[in-house]
Amino acid sequence: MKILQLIDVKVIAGKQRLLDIPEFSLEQGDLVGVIGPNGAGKSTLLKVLSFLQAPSEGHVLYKGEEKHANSLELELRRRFAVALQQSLLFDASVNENVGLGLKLRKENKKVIHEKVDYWLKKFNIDHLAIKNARSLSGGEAQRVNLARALILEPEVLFLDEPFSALDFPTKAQLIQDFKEILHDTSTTTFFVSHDLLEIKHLTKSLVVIINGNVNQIGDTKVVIDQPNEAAAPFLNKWKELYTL
Ligand SMILES: Nc1ncnc2c1ncn2[C@@H]1O[C@H](COP(=O)(O)OP(=O)(O)OP(=O)(O)O)[C@@H](O)[C@H]1O
Repeated sequence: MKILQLIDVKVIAGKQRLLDIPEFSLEQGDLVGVIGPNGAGKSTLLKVLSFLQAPSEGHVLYKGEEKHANSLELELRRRFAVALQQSLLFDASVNENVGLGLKLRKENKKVIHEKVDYWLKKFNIDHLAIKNARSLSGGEAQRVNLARALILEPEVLFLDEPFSALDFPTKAQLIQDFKEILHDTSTTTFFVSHDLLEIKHLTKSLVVIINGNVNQIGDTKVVIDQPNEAAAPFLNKWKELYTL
């Protein structure tokens, strides 16, 4: 089932066309990676698809019905969670940070407590529960950030470079843990990344964006192994790097 769909979407800023997408769909259960050079339009696509930004032209559909970023019902907005590169944790304990979304939804205290406990364990950060979130390392903070998004049991999880600030061993461990979590929860995920290694480990399908256009789309392994002419220079650079 199509959860989200873009039809004839364009994002234009001044004379620049940042995004031009005739059709794009996110199906239930998809684990989609989005890769492309700097400034290609990856984050813009994420913002339009998650209703954080209205397109200049075109239609954004939720389960076949057109919806608008500027007048989206709160109930619908709450079905989407977004985690960005900067974890933006607030000055309170890890417990409070992870439970905040549920508190705002007026969830019962006991339920919040149980769910926070569950997600801290899932992300292996239960030992940090009472620590101030602002005093965490980058890797710890990103685990809190992801737990904070997943505790809301979103219908779609949007991730914009959530691992890019982490050192390699921290990143590798978190990707492994996160992969298991996504597998267990079957959360529909839209994942913007610069890193082919992350994409390879975490996604089932891959979208290559170049100059605001969807240049290639398909099974992740197939796109990486057989990039088309326009995607090849970009993807092959990564492949060279990984075979060093
Ligand atoms: N509000 C805006 N006004 C004008 N230009 C913008 C605006 N937001 C983004 N851009 C431009 O749109 C283009 C696409 O930006 P976007 O952030 O979507 O790219 P990206 O693929 O995510 O890039 P990166 O990999 O560097 O994060 C860039 O050229 C950027 O400078």
